[in-house]
Amino acid sequence: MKLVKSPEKKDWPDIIRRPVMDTTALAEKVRTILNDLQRNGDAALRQYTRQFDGYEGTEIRVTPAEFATASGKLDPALKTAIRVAANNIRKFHEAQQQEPELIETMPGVRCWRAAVGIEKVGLYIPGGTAPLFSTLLMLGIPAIIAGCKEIILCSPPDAAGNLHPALLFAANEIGINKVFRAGGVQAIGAMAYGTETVPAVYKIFGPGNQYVTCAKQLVQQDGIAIDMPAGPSEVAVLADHTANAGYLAADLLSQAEHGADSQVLLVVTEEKLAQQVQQCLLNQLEKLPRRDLAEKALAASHLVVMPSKGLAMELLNAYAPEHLILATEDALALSREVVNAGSVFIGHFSPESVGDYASGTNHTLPTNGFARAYSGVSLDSFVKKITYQQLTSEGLRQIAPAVIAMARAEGLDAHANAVSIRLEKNQ
Ligand SMILES: NC(=O)c1ccc[n+]([C@@H]2O[C@H](COP(=O)([O-])OP(=O)(O)OC[C@H]3O[C@@H](n4cnc5c(N)ncnc54)[C@H](O)[C@@H]3O)[C@@H](O)[C@H]2O)c1
Ligand SMILES: N[C@H](CO)Cc1c[nH]c[nH+]1
Ligand SMILES: [Zn+2]
Repeated sequence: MKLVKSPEKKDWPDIIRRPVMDTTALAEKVRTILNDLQRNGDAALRQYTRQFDGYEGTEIRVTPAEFATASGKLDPALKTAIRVAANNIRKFHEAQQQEPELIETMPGVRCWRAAVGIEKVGLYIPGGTAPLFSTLLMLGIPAIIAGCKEIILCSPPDAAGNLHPALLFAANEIGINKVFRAGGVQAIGAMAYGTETVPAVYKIFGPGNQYVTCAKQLVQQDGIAIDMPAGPSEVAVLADHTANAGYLAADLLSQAEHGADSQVLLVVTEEKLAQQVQQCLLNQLEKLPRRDLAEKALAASHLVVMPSKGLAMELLNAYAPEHLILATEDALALSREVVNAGSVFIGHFSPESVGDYASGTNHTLPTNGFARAYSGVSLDSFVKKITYQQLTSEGLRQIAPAVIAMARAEGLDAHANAVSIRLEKNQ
C-alpha cells in the first residue's frame, strides 16, 4: 500500500481514484459481444462460454438431475451455514416490507401507493475467480419476498460445465430453478435480449467484474433496468489508537483478495498504527491462497495518516466506499457523520465479512464512488411502487377548481374538460 502522510486536499483525487480499465476500449469490446448475443442468441452464448469459460458442451440450462445431486456433494456444516445466512437475510429484508398507507388529501380524494414485484428479473452470480453463492442469497431472497414471478439466474460454469454445488443447493433452498450456465457479458446480453433458451427479463441484478458492470450499463440504453453499477469490491477503514492492527490487516485483505482490480483504503490517525498494519499485512499475506490477487489490489491502494478524525471523515465521504469500517473508540457517533457509503461496519467486532455472508444486510453494493448517489440492493430494488387514487363525486367537486384552473392556464382544455364534464352530469 502506498503510505501518504497528511495529504493536502489537492492530492485527495489521487488517493480516491479507482483502478479502472480504459473505458472506451472496454465499452467497444462489450458492445460487440452484446450485439452478437442480440443477433445470434444461444449460438453466440455457447461460443463466448467456450471462449471465456472453456466449456465445450452445449447444455445451457441446469438440469433437475444436477440440482438433485448438489446437496450430497456439500459438507453438512456448509449447508447449515447457508441456512443460517438465508434466515438472517430473509429477516432483514422481510422487515423492509411496508403496508400501503391511504392518505385523504382532500375530503373524498384518496391516494395510496403499493409495492408490486417486478414480473421478470435476472440475477447474475459472479463465478470467474470464486463461486459467489452468497450473492445468490443476497439477490434471490429479496426477489422472492418481493413477489417477482419469473426469477432467472446466470453464473459462469467451470470448464467441465459445472456450477458450484453450493450455488445449486442455495438456489434450491430458496426456490429458484431457472439457472443457466452463462457468465460475463454474454450472460447479461442473454438476460437483456433473451435467447432461445434464456428468457428476457425487465431488470438485471448482481455484481461482477468490469466486463459485467459495463455490460449492465450498456443494456440500460436498450431499456433494461439494472440494480446499480456493483463492480470490483472495495473497503475503506478508519482506525484510531483503540484499533487492533491484526484485525485491520485482515479486513483489508478480505476485500483485496476478491480481485486484482479491488481496492482498499486505510485511514489512521496514528502513524505508529500504519506501520503495524503494514507488518501484519505481510505476515497474513504469506498464508493466503489468493495472495497474488490481494497483492495486486494492495499495490493500487493507499494507507493515509490523517491529523484528525474530522479530516479523515471528509476524505472517506469523498471516497464514497462500498464498505466502510469504523474501528475507533467513538465508532457509533462517527457513523452519524457518514454521508457516502454502501454499508457501514461499526466498532472492533464488526468485520466486513459478516455483511458479505450472514448478518442479514445485502452485500450487493455500489462501488467506484457510486455510493454518493446509489443505495445497495434491498427489497425496494425488486418492486415498483405504483400510486393509486380514488375520488368520490364530492371529492371531484372539491378538487375541480384547482385542476380546471391549472389545465386552462397550461392551454390544455381537454384536461379541464375531463373534470368539468363529470361535474355537469352530477348536477
Ligand atoms: N460490488 C459488489 O456488491 C460485489 C459483490 C460480489 C462480488 N463483487 C465483485 O465481482 C467480481 C467478480 O469477478 P469475477 O471475474 O470473479 O467473476 P465474474 O463472474 O464477474 O466474471 C467472469 C466472466 O468475465 C468474463 N471475462 C473474463 N475475462 C474476459 C475478457 N478478457 N473479455 C471478456 N470477458 C471476460 C467471462 O465471460 C467470465 O465468465 C469481483 O470483481 C468482485 O470484487 C462485487
Ligand atoms: N465483498 C463482496 C461485495 O463487494 C461480496 C462477497 C461475496 N463473497 C464474499 N464477499
Ligand atoms: Zn467480500
